[in-house]
Amino acid sequence: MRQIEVGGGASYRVTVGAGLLGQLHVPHRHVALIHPEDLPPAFVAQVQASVQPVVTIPVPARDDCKTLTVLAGVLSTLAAANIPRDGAVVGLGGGAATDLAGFAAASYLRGVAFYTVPTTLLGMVDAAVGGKTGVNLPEGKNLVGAFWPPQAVWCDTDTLATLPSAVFREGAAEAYKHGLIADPSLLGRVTSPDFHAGGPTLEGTVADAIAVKAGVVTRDLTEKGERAFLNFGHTLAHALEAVTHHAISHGEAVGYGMHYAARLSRALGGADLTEHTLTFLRWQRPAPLPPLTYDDAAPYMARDKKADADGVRFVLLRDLAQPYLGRVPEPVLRAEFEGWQAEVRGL
Ligand SMILES: NC(=O)c1ccc[n+]([C@@H]2O[C@H](COP(=O)([O-])OP(=O)(O)OC[C@H]3O[C@@H](n4cnc5c(N)ncnc54)[C@H](O)[C@@H]3O)[C@@H](O)[C@H]2O)c1
Ligand SMILES: O=C(O)C(=O)C[C@@H](O)[C@H](O)[C@H](O)COP(=O)(O)O
Ligand SMILES: [Zn+2]
Repeated sequence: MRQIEVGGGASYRVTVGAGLLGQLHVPHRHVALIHPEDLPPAFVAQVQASVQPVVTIPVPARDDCKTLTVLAGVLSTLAAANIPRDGAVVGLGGGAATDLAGFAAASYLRGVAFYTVPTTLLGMVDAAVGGKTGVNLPEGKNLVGAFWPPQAVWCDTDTLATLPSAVFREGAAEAYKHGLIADPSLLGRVTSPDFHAGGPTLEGTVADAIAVKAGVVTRDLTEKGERAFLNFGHTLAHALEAVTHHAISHGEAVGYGMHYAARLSRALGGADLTEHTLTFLRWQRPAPLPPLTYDDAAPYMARDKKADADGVRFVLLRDLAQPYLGRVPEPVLRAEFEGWQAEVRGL
């Protein structure tokens, strides 16, 4: 078992290990449990036995739960169940369910305690840690939300055994991202044949990937600076998710988006890291891209939350573990989009 402390404005512990679902400690008399409706029922039953919720709220799978409509239903259910201010919301499942649950916790009664129990690789290494919560709009990903850190995070690695292998590979994109921006030792470990549910390196690699995020959010919870580096690859990724109506999942979009960002970094004089991002895509085997032009993606990229009054900013790399935030001239964005498409379609 590994424990990672998150500090800064919010202090909490992330626990990574086997058999944790039955040992959660949620010290509130009124608990609401939120989970995706397609989650294996045994996980829900184990968590119910452990935290004794007064209400359990199933929500649609994947990003179908990250809507204002689903959020409104969840908030009404919390109110109907009389969850008081000293109650708590537990988010169980992948990143989509924990993002929704966290925003419900942040907004219900202006904020109640929140706990996360991620059951996907992506949820463990990224979404359940750090307090970014929210839902999507038709105009783009995560455009409504709040910073609302959890009180504790439990990553039960046993739950990954039921995860479809494509969903496991989706989630690996965020661990690989942590390798590119901060800890290059993760790169080979994430794409190694040993890295799979039940594998010998799983717990250590997951914990080390979490440690990267924990360090960043400890220093910069509300993204005044360094936290933006966790967005490497996401300017195009969020556009791909929105423009394909989620036919490309978040983890796959991040895989594609990291390769675009690596190409932009090289075009602006940085080291050529594209062999790393291509290696990852060959390993991940994402769903193929539908026909797409730069002009399809550009309006969504313009709404990226790193944009300011002077326009869009990208997370770029001078070299491995040397991220920076920069602007890219439009002709470069267009030319690299064409080169990126040709390369990723030929994988
Ligand atoms: N808040 C953050 O910092 C942050 C970080 C990264 C991603 N995200 C968000 O996370 C979402 C993607 O999350 P994801 O990749 O976990 O996918 P997901 O939440 O969409 O889950 C994928 C599918 O796997 C199912 N599932 C979950 N655990 C399972 C298990 N153990 N066995 C079998 N099935 C299981 C889910 O119910 C769902 O159908 C996106 O909405 C993305 O924007 C948020
Ligand atoms: O925690 C962060 O900060 C991240 O950027 C992590 C990302 O992997 C994650 O997808 C996040 O939800 C994106 O945030 P957004 O602010 O671009 O919506
Ligand atoms: Zn992400």
